Amino acid sequence: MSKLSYARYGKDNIRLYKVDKDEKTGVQTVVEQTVRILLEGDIETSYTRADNSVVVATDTQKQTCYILAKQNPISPPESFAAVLGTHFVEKYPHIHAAHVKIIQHRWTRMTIDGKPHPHSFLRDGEEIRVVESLTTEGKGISLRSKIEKLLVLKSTGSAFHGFHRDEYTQLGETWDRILSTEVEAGWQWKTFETLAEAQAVDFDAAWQAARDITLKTFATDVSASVQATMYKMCDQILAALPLVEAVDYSLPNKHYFEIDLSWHKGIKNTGKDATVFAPQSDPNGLIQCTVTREGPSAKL
Ligand SMILES: O=c1[nH]c(=O)c2[nH]c(=O)[nH]c2[nH]1
Repeated sequence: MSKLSYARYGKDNIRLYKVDKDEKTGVQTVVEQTVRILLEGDIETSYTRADNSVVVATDTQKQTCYILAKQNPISPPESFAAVLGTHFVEKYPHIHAAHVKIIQHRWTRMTIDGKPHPHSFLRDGEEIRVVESLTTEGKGISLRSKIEKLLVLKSTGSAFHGFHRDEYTQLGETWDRILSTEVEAGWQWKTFETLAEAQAVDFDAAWQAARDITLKTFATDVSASVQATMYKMCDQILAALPLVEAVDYSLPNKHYFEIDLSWHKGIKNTGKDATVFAPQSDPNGLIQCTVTREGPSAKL
């Protein structure tokens, strides 16, 4: 005897582009996303008995995504994820939960001759804005917003000393090092009971605040370690966003090694004389944390 213990299905990699045209000013605004929809519910028989009557085809899910994108704003992505999830759970009585993931790609307006261009954009980096949502029948909407692939580096203002030492330790202490990471930061919102409640939130302002705090703290903190700097980021984001219950970071420590060049005519390239470094692709440190609030969680 066997038992189906996990079943979700849906459409992944739905690529979506929407343009908003302001007829008065001629200014156009574009959004590009990659959407994943996964549904859960009374769908076991489609696996165990080839019963397709319970299957909302993944093609239907894709078509729905396009239609809802036409009928609703798709930005902020948190709001569109909530629209999509709510649709599937409300439309189909046997679908009880919808997982929606949206990746929003960067299209940043070009500045031409010092002025924002009305309809031209550039991909200024691989950074993405991500939303992971779960809409559950009778249990509301869970949203997690993320920044991913935001590559940063500071050439000084970072130290690492005082760490545990034993017979396995080779690393020297440093009071001045290069610090570089690819930021993956997430913030979990309180559960929204209704779509309207979720849509009342200014998710764009929250994303901007989280990003600004990340960059400002990275740049200005005299870093004792990745751990200490990321905790400061989490703490400030929780303070800035009252509806957020938890903030998490996952930061690779992308190492830059000093190169000893003394073998060549005694060139000084270590310690305070180090200017040429060898960037390392692997292995890398990986430092993670989640920070939550003490006391009761935020209420709308
Ligand atoms: O900020 C750091 N945290 C660590 O835990 C660590 N470990 C290491 O080798 N270098 C660093 N740097």
